[in-house]
Amino acid sequence: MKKDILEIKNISLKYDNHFAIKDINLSIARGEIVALVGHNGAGKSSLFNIIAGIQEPTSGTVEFDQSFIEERLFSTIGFSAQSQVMDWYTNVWDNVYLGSQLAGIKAKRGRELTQQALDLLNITNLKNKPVDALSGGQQQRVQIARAIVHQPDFYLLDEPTTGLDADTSNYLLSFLRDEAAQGKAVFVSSHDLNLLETYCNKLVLIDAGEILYAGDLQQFLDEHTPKQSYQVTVNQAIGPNVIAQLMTADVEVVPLESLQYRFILNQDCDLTQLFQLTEPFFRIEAIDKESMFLRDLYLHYRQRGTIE
Ligand SMILES: Nc1ncnc2c1ncn2[C@@H]1O[C@H](COP(=O)(O)OP(=O)(O)OP(=O)(O)O)[C@@H](O)[C@H]1O
Repeated sequence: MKKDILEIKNISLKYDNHFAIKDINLSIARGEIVALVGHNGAGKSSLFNIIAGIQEPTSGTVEFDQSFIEERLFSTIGFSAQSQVMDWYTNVWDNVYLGSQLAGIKAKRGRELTQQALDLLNITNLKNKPVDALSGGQQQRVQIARAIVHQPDFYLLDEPTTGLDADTSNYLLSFLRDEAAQGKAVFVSSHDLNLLETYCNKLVLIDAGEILYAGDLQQFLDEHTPKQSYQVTVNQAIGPNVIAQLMTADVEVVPLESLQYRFILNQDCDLTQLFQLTEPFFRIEAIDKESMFLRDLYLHYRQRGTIE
């Protein structure tokens, strides 16, 4: 059985009369690399800050498995906040090395780990530069290197890939996936849903402070992809009036790019009927049954406002 390292029970966070987080229950186990997905203001940073202990929830508890916390929470968690937290008056090396010292690691080992973290984030060439002389993306790399330098058992990373190039983002996520595979755990947020889909094995979807889904990522994709979803190429653009008319016949049309559309058919509608329905308006040049990616499914959900 998977062993939970973290259990969040009935967490709420209220600002004035507005809930940023509303009664969230969640557990994270070793081996899991968990994607936290939600739009701006959904409550992702609030949830991370509460788990990291830098923000008090209005109610509820965050419990770590006691056997998991070896010395102190700080050394077993690697937390990177969304906003940049750095020692602005030191150089890159000292910033990252300080992360190892804060985690209580001895100097010699700390130096080895610092070098590894600099290599992972590809910033060894910047190690003597003061951090205030770096670009935003370079500063972001320093922040991540500092958060993960001690190779903790639990990585808690709030939008770590913002400002990173594609290679570095993939390299980082691939490292995190390997860490999870070795019995550690990762909880990571990002707006790059393709990246999360590639590397994560569990999904937590939140909206307006509430969890809409928490579970296996692949299962989410399998279960929520509409059964009758097609990618369709047509011979001319489909106007809003035609889209509205098809909607009344239970055919949902979502524009993708130029002459490509997603058609979602009601269970009762078959392809023959679809061709009959659309014939007066446009010609279907190609039609392919679709399996949706996390990004598609999320956008689909955002358009409909519900997960069916
Ligand atoms: N200090 C604060 N005072 C009042 N409301 C706040 C405060 N901090 C956050 N909020 C509100 O709490 C909600 C959740 O914010 P949070 O930063 O957790 O969202 P998020 O999912 O991380 O968003 P983003 O993707 O933009 O980073 C938002 O409605 C936000 O406006």
